[in-house]
Amino acid sequence: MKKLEKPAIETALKSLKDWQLAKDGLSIERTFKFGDFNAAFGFMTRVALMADKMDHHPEWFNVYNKVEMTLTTHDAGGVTQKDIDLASFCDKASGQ
Ligand SMILES: C[C@H](O)[C@H](O)[C@H]1CNC2=NC(N)=NC(=O)C2=N1
Repeated sequence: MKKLEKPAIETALKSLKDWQLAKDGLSIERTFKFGDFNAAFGFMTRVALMADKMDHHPEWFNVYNKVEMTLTTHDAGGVTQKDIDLASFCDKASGQ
């Protein structure tokens, strides 16, 4: 899949909630906060199942109710439509 250029990423980010382009321009990032660990892990489970279906996996870091996510496409060396699609799913799966 083809790597998106910065203007295309900026446009795509407008359709997402609170996602940012990383400083190096190679990934998008968002931090999710939930009521407790159970809610955070439920979210991670929903995302994990979809990520595996898409064969597109997040980089993430969880502490209690917080999930920090980074999405990038290693094969393309940057952000692709797959990252945008997974981010959109995460927004929905988070209920936020
Ligand atoms: C071999 C396998 O298809 C690849 O490693 C897949 C799996 N999951 C992936 N996930 C992400 N985020 N980027 C990739 O390029 C990627 N590639």
